[in-house]
Amino acid sequence: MKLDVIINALGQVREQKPLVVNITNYVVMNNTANALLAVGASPIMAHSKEEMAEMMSFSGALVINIGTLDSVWIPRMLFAVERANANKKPVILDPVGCGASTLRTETSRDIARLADSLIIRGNASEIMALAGENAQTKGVDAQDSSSDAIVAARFLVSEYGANVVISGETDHIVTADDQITLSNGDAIMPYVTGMGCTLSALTGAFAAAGDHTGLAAAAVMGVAGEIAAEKSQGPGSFQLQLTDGLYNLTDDELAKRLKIA
Ligand SMILES: Nc1ncnc2c1ncn2[C@@H]1O[C@H](COP(=O)(O)OP(=O)(O)O)[C@@H](O)[C@H]1O
Ligand SMILES: Cc1ncsc1CCOP(=O)(O)O
Ligand SMILES: [Mg+2]
Repeated sequence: MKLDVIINALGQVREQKPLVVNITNYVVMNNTANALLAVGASPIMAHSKEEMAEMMSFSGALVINIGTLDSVWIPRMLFAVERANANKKPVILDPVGCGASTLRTETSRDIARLADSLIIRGNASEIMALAGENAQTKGVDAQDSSSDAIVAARFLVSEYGANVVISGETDHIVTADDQITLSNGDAIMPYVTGMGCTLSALTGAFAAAGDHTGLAAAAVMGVAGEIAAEKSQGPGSFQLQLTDGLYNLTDDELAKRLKIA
């Protein structure tokens, strides 16, 4: 049963406290580090090539987020992926703004091509753009519905041997032999920057602890988001409540609220 898998994965993250190396954007460094701590993992934000070989030898996963991409960062990202491959560590790619510029689209594809063990987590427009479909791209926010990106996600699964999480009002977890739908979360979430980046960071923690599909992270994020929304008055208090929601999330709440199909 999928619920048991998710509950077990959360227990594993809290027990193992995996180190998650993040090469991420300037907007979300603080929030995603706090989310990782709240869920029970251990974050490090690092982007120097000189330390990446050491980092990847003892980390549990590598999260590459291209949100504030710069040509200076690209060789560092590719080197980090090579080191993750050499150490058999999973790579999580968040192709933030893929489709908004050629630099973002091409770099996302280069990273996806290089990674041996890959989970791609993006919103519908990013997933469609990465797959070469016509997406309604507007910066970092999705203009397409997540169900419109399923064909694109299937293409990415076969092209890159990746597992794909399309987030949105409904999340779709697409793997070579499964497709799972999650309908948790809250409509306030797109009004807070970095929610997708937070999900990608959490996906790193869960991958490090053994869930290579992206399912458990999406479920935990959705349920914690739902609880946080009930306790908040708007996007500002939601951001704070989400950290508390991740920290306090119980197996019972997961069981009670999970909407999975
Ligand atoms: N309308 C919505 N209703 C419920 N949950 C949502 C909604 N929009 C986004 N989410 C949730 O917010 C998180 C971030 O997803 P998304 O907004 O698609 O990412 P991004 O910030 O990269 O665009 C995911 O956990 C997703 O399930
Ligand atoms: C606004 C913005 N600009 C560059 S990165 C970034 C954060 C995007 O985060 P998310 O996709 O999780 O909302
Ligand atoms: Mg995003």
